[in-house]
Amino acid sequence: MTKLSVNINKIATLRNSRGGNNPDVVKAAIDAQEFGADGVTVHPRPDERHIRYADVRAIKPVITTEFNIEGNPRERSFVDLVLDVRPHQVTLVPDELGQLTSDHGWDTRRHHDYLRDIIGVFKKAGIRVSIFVDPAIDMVEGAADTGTDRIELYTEAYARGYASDREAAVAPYRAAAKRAAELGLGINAGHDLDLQNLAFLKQHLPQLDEVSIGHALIADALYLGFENTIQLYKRQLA
Ligand SMILES: CC(=O)[C@@H](O)[C@H](O)COP(=O)(O)O
Ligand SMILES: NCC(=O)COP(=O)(O)O
Repeated sequence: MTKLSVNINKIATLRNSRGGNNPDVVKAAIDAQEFGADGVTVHPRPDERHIRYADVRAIKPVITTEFNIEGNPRERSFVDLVLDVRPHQVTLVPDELGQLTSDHGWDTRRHHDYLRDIIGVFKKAGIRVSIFVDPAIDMVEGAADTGTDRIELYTEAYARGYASDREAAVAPYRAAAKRAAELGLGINAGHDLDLQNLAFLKQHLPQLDEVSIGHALIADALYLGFENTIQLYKRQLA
């Protein structure tokens, strides 16, 4: 079964746009789980453009499924937050300050020693580690050498190519997932997944443990309702 972790970054974006606490991200986390999400994902960035560090601490006590915190461990404050909150999973993403959004995976060869060491810190704390990688065999093999529990395949290229040639778009992901499974890595996927492209990815990646979806899901929920939308996304994974 492939789990759906709902990323609620963009609910925090709406809240922050006016100040105050509407919409309430803690309520959103509670409701997402009640509506069928298998997990909640947040990505607290150093500029706190959406999810704030305080939100992460407030959400942890209401988690009844799985909590996944994404971020760049080069930020010491991020490492301290994760070790203090102790989510089920931390997903390490190599985002630089000022990026509009996540747009690349780790170079697992070039940063092998750094990743191996920081992954060891989180694993020693009993936190499952996933690292964000592009669908490249060499990067997947490099990830296995770091001791990570899982990889998260960065699916923006798949989403971009899906409409014009979905077979070509999914091919690198199918190969990367096959190699990851051979190496004993868990397989997550995320970024720009939506109601149009999710089922085809799942069909071609039978090993997929979890998808984390935020932007498109929250946008869909504006028209279709939060509960209905979560159910629609879950149906794509059945
Ligand atoms: C790592 C990834 O691809 C996304 O989870 C990321 O969290 C999106 O960040 P924004 O919501 O800030 O675009
Ligand atoms: N790791 C991907 C994620 O959490 C959400 O990405 P997106 O659906 O907002 O593009």
